[in-house]
Amino acid sequence: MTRLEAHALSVDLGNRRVLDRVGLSLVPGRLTAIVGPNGAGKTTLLRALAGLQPPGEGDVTLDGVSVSRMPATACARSIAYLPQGGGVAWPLPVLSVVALGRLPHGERPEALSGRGREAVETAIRSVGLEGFEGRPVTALSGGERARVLLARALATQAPVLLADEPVAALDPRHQLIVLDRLKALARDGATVAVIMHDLTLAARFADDILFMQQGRIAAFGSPEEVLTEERLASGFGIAARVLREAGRVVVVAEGPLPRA
Ligand SMILES: Nc1ncnc2c1ncn2[C@@H]1O[C@H](COP(=O)(O)OP(=O)(O)OP(=O)(O)O)[C@@H](O)[C@H]1O
Repeated sequence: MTRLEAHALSVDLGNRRVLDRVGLSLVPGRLTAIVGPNGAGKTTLLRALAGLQPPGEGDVTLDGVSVSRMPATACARSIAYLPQGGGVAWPLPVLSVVALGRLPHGERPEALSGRGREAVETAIRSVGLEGFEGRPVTALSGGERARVLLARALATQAPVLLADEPVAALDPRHQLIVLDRLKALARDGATVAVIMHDLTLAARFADDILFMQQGRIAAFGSPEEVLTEERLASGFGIAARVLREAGRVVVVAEGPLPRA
């Protein structure tokens, strides 16, 4: 079991309360999509869950152990974190960047174990980057680079994966490939949480949707429960139609509502 929990978690940045007494439990086997308007606190929540943002109040625990008390390498082995729009400044080959995902296991990119090499190769395949291994990451497109960084997170083989907008820069085919992979990871027992802005994709792949608004959890539940026309109006300030197509939730955004 790898249960990642936030207990009355609050974070202040500058003089602002960005997370306000957030309580949640992410459990193995489920993919949770975190949605909400810009500035709602999604990235801050994900960073706090990964142990990268110290809580002002409250705590984050992994199987009951406070992540702030875990040694950094143990935390990195247990929780893979993909930052939003991450870049790589050096012209390292794709293979070396993905192999950095093995560092928490004490495996250096130039001296991978058999298991480490297999994890790196599987990660590269799972994001459709076969043939890119020798290319410098600085000479890739934005979407290709985003897939390299996701592969690095996958290569860690951590039981928890937290990804901040992993498909935002990807074309539709690679969005589906990557989300299928993340869903399969969850089905295999990982705890997966992903920040997304595409609500139709979120509804299609997520088991649970966590809707954040102004530093709080406005709703948590199945896509059908959470993605209602009323909540899209109050949460995003948009008029939207929520359709059911072949058993799936499809969100059609019609336009912004006038500010109340
Ligand atoms: N270092 C900082 N100092 C002060 N305020 C910050 C800092 N970082 C973020 N904030 C503020 O905290 C709030 C939450 O930011 P966060 O990045 O968590 O939002 P988000 O929901 O991920 O947004 P987006 O959808 O735009 O990525 C925002 O209002 C932001 O302006």
